[in-house]
Amino acid sequence: MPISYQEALQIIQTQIQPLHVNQTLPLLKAINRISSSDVYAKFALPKHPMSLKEGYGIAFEPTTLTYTLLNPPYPTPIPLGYGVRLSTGESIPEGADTIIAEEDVLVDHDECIKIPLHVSQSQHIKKEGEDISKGELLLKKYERISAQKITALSSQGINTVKAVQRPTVSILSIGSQLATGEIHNSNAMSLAARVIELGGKVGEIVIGEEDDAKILKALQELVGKADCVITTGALSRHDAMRHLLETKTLLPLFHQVRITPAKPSALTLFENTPILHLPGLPLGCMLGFEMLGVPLLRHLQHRHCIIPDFITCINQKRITCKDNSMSAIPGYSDGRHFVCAPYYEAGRLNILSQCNGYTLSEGKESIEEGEEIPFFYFTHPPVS
Ligand SMILES: Nc1nc2c(c(=O)[nH]1)N[C@H]1C(S)=C(S)[C@@H](COP(=O)(O)OP(=O)(O)OC[C@H]3O[C@@H](n4cnc5c(N)ncnc54)[C@H](O)[C@@H]3O)O[C@H]1N2
Ligand code: MOO
Repeated sequence: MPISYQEALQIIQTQIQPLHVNQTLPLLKAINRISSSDVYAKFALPKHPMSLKEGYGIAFEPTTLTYTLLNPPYPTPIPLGYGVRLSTGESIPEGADTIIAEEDVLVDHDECIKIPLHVSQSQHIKKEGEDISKGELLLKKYERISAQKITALSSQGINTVKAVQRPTVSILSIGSQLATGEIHNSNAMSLAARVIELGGKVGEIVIGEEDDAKILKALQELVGKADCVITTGALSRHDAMRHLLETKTLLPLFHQVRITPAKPSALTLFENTPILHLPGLPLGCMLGFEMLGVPLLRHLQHRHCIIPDFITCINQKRITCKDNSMSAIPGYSDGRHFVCAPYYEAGRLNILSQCNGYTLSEGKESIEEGEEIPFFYFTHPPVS
């Protein structure tokens, strides 16, 4: 009996061990990688109160408009009614608590300034720790290392970060037409390109013959050098991969999922390495990868949520789907609207090149025009 899509995702999350090897990387090599440790701030930022204007720092006294300017070395603290010249970004000496921008000063002598009536105390100051407080959590374990996280880390003088290793994925494509060269192995190239887009590494790409023993031998050779193997093809009724699964020579964690396309997909463990078995029909293979392969790669990378981010769009054209499965329907979104591809049968190949993502629909015979739908971009950041 085929299991539901949610059950398949749960099996991925509970039966597959995420990667445990971590690497220390320079910040710019860590972009889009997954952090493998919490990183805390070592010091407050700014370290000292800082002027945000070119002008004067004064020890504000509510009844005083004229402030005597001091030259360094300044007394500590600056006495009330006194001030100092400051540049933008300069640390404010103790006692000075208000900044007057130079263009707001009414009278500017060498020794004193006259300030306007309406000055609010502590204006134009970035306070100590206003950006980052000491001990603050800057980057969480298993969070994606984005440019924004790198901003915070580098402001602390942190040059390296620990990241989860990138998953290495090998691909075994099975089919006699592939071996003879009658068709090109576009499935493997498609998957390999997606793995790279998602931040993974491609191990080996191998073409296998339709033979149980030869498939097992090929898998044996691949698993030792990869974190995950994807097989394509040979899942039809009388095909070798299906036979290996049905005879439990390869013990399935699941086999047959109520998804469209890619229903005959399976997940096995071969010497502890997860193997995702996808069908040979090209769109079945590619959309099967989006539905099962992307969550598997995210899980290997310790992502909390193994489903990628999605946006909500308005469907523009009625779609008919299968009400007994989770259907992936490819199409194009401008960020607000979704138009499904004109055709998307599992045997098609090139239609995805005109799509930028897909929607998922479960338990419905149709998606009506004007309905809100989830839209998953193909190009979302790595295993994100
Ligand atoms: N009588 C039935 N037939 C089929 C059923 C069914 O229930 N009853 N299910 C269909 C479904 S659903 C799927 S999915 C496919 C499973 O197909 P396979 O995984 O066995 O696909 P292959 O026979 O290996 O290949 C089919 C076809 O796809 C192209 N192909 C295959 N590999 C590649 C590759 N690496 N690169 C590019 N293109 C590839 C090629 O044209 C193959 O001839 O079964 C349905 N049938
Ligand atoms: O399950 Mo298949 O990929 O729909 O034709």
